[in-house]
Amino acid sequence: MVGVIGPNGGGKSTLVKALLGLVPYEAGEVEILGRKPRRRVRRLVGYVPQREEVDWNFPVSVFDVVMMGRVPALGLLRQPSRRDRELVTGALETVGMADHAEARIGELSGGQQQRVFLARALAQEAEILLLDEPVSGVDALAQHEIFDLLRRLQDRGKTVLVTTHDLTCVTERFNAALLLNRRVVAYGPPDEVFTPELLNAAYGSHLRIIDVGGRTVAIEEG
Ligand SMILES: Nc1ncnc2c1ncn2[C@@H]1O[C@H](COP(=O)(O)OP(=O)(O)OP(=O)(O)O)[C@@H](O)[C@H]1O
Repeated sequence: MVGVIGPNGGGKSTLVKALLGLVPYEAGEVEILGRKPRRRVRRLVGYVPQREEVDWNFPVSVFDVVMMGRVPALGLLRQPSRRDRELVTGALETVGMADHAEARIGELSGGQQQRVFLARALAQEAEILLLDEPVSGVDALAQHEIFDLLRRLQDRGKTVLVTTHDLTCVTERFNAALLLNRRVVAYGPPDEVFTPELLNAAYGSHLRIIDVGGRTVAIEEG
């Protein structure tokens, strides 16, 4: 579980989109599980976009949203098979949304919507899950549920990469932190990345760093 952190405009979303092949890159290379990101390999990467990138008024059911995860394997025209339906149902059960399969996506709470998009990635049989600010605008309880779910998925062998502004959460729950400001400032265990020097290098004056009982706490400002 990797938390991608850094100031506004630091390139967190851009990194995720470059990994997905949604934006071009001028330098560097993307490898997924050690391979060039051709279509077959990209299928192993599931994406949960930022909430504001989704049209929540689109009249589509939860089941149909999750079925979209099968499109890369199915193509647009082929009818879903029994296995596709089973994968969708299984993914909805994993994220605790099976009872809402027939609901419209727009009717759900923010946390539930995030879990449905996570189910879409699971139905795709993705091994790597990329989530762009999954807990922004989601209440505290739902945030816990999402992070607990991500932890369970990690225990099942998934790689989870999450962009977030919640630095405390990264120190408490993630194996690694990727500190980004246009370039990688630091990458490693959160304890090693969350030093005043490295955080200052990435955030400059936008971050107030305080020491609470020997622990570094960072508060993002503006
Ligand atoms: N390494 C980079 N090369 C070129 N453009 C970049 C790079 N990093 C960021 N940008 C540009 O900066 C802008 C903001 O980047 P992005 O939205 O990815 O930042 P972010 O860290 O996700 O910010 P926020 O926390 O506000 O969501 C984008 O227009 C993007 O094109």
